Amino acid sequence: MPVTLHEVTADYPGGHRALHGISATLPAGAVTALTGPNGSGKSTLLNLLAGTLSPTTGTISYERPCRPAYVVQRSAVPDALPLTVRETVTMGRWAERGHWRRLTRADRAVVDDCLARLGIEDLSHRQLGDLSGGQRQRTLIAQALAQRSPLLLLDEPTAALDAAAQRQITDTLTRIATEDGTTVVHATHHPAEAAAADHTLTLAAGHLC
Ligand SMILES: Nc1ncnc2c1ncn2[C@@H]1O[C@H](COP(=O)(O)OP(=O)(O)OP(=O)(O)O)[C@@H](O)[C@H]1O
Repeated sequence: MPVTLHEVTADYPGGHRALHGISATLPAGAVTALTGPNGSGKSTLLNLLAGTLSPTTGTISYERPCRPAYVVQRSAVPDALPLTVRETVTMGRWAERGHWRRLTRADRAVVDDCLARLGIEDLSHRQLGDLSGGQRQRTLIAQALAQRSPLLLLDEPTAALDAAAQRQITDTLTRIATEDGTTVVHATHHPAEAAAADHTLTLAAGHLC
């Protein structure tokens, strides 16, 4: 599902303008990398796409109504959440099911599939807080994948990971885009990850370069 931004600006309370007149198309079935220095507006753009922030002016058009899946920056998720890997991934089904409803066999099959695709089936009974950074990040991506959203957003999914874990996640994002037709958008500071993406949008001080 392609997403189109037209002349989008975004402001924070106090009048700070974080994005200026952004126009771009994020293609379906492809990975788009958002790059740029600290404070250039990458997270702000992801928040706009996720719908947690509204543009001040301009429009964001989705081909059809959708609830994006969003893997927020690692620092925003407490390390010691008392959840197993499987419970964490299962929470991805709540978006569709509502957490007051029993999960169906189909929901459990989606969770199994997401655990397998991220290679974390063997970790399913481990506590989130006991995992390595790379294992934890794969769990959070599996949770997002379990939402079965056509739009997957990730804010620096490989921050603080070693080169092997980075590569594993980069490869996984490519597979999600090509195999599922998902529109994948991720912010990154790693040149290798940006190079592996199908498209790159580079921001500087809130402007598209
Ligand atoms: N909640 C907020 N209130 C006010 N200003 C904010 C808020 N969040 C971000 N900003 C400002 O908006 C600008 C863009 O920030 P943003 O977090 O989008 O950048 P970024 O490119 O994601 O940075 P980083 O690489 O450090 O994560 C910065 O000048 C930042 O200070």
